Amino acid sequence: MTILKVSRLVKRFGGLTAVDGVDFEFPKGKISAIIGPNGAGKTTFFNMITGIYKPDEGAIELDGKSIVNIKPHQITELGIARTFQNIRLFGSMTVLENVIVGMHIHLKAGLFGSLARLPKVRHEEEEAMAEAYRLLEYVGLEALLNEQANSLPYGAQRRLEIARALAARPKVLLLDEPAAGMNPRETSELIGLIQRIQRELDITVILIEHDMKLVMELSEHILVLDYGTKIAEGGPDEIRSNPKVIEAYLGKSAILPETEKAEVTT
Ligand SMILES: Nc1ncnc2c1ncn2[C@@H]1O[C@H](COP(=O)(O)OP(=O)(O)OP(=O)(O)O)[C@@H](O)[C@H]1O
Repeated sequence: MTILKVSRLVKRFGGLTAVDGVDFEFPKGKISAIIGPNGAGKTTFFNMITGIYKPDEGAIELDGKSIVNIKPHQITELGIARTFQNIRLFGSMTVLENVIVGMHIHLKAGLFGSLARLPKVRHEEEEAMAEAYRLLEYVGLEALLNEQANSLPYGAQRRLEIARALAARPKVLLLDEPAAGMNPRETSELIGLIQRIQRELDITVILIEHDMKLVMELSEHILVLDYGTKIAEGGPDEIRSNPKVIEAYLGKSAILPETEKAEVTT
């Protein structure tokens, strides 16, 4: 079953076509990946799904309903949450506060209610705190809940971004290079976390990643972009042995030293 479907999707920036007629169906409840060289159009693709960019052509459907022309915060409410390639936390806020911010779409009280300190509001705040704590436990950051976000090590900041995205209670979680800058131990912990999110929380995960070990270990379905076009799609084994993908992207790992092969940077 498909949860998210894009058809003939196009995005142009002036004379450059960043995404050029891409069709793809993301299966519900699975982990999919989008791979390809730098500049292939992966982040632009995410930005269209999340409403940051409006496609020039084509359709995007979540559960069979169009989400083109819908504002980013409404798309979050419909069930799509994301993390960013360059971490975007509120650096001077605490770890806990960052997760509570991610919940705002589900908090009903609003400003007036908060100022008036109504009992109903206090109850809602307590519930939000409890849920934020549970999410921090889930990603393994509960011991750091009162730390300032920008004081956390890099890998922990990436996990905090995931907790904040989960706070929106998404059906689909988009992760833009979640392993970037992580050491091998942090990356294997991240692989475990993403698997738990998919299996235990029943969330569809779509990730952009250059770390091929992570991509091949996690993904059931892979979309390969090159110069904005889809050059291949399929399971990890098909993708690994696809000549077009090897030529455009994966082949580059063959010339890297053994220690760097897991991370194909272009
Ligand atoms: N806002 C923008 N204005 C103009 N050009 C853009 C804009 N955003 C992206 N591009 C261009 O579109 C192309 C695709 O960029 P995009 O960031 O989507 O690639 P990517 O596959 O995510 O690359 P990377 O792996 O480096 O993150 C690039 O040539 C980029 O320079």
